[in-house]
Amino acid sequence: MALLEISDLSKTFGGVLAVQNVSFSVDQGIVYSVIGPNGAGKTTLFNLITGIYTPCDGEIRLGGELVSGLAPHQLARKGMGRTFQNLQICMNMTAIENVMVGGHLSLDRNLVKSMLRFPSLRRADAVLREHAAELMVYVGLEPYLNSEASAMSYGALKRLEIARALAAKPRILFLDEPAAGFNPKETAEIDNLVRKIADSGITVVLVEHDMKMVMNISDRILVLNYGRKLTEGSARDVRDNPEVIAAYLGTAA
Ligand SMILES: Nc1ncnc2c1ncn2[C@@H]1O[C@H](COP(=O)(O)OP(=O)(O)OP(=O)(O)O)[C@@H](O)[C@H]1O
Repeated sequence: MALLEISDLSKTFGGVLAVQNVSFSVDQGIVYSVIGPNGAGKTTLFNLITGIYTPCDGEIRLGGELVSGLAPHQLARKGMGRTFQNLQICMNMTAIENVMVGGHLSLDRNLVKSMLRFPSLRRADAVLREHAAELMVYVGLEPYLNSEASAMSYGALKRLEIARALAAKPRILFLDEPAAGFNPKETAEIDNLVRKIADSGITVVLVEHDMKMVMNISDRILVLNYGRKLTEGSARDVRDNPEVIAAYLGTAA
């Protein structure tokens, strides 16, 4: 059974058919990319799956469980993590505190209660802090372990967002343009990180405009055009598909 199953998902805004009858499924532990020309419906699809928008029609199943219509925090508790196209980092906090915020989600409530009741709040804080530090090292942010978020470069902040999402222990991680604004070296580093995350068993779904990155790291690719599924397949299938080439060139196939 696929980890994520999307059936006939649709969303309209006024008269705009942003996503129309889109179906696909994502197996566990793969890198699955969603591409398409500007306005194709990629962000709307992400927002539907991660609970920011409510679908007009269709179903979303995570691990076989129907989750369409749940709020983002409920989905997060079920193992759905995400990063955003525009950074959502608290700049008045330290880097590690930002990651700890993500970790609060994953703490078992009974564990939190017992920690609060018994020795002190400090122990819960220490556990979160230690895990957050491990994640910062994992995503390549060791030099920033004692930094303020505001002192970090854009590239480092994008990694920090990934660390924060990982702190919630997701089963599936949605990355919205993880390489946006990156130079080729930074993009290659993010490639490696995404692959490492997927190889650890966490499924990665991403929207990305950098075609080189998409073709490099994706196990499967979904192509949207005018809100519809144009095709789905391996990097080679997609690259060689004349309809995809035509959609990107803005001509009829
Ligand atoms: N909140 C909204 N209200 C009205 N129309 C919207 C809204 N969000 C998206 N749309 C429209 O839905 C369509 C799909 O937009 P969407 O942002 O999902 O595409 P996209 O593939 O992510 O584009 P881009 O690559 O430019 O980010 C577009 O025609 C867009 O104008």
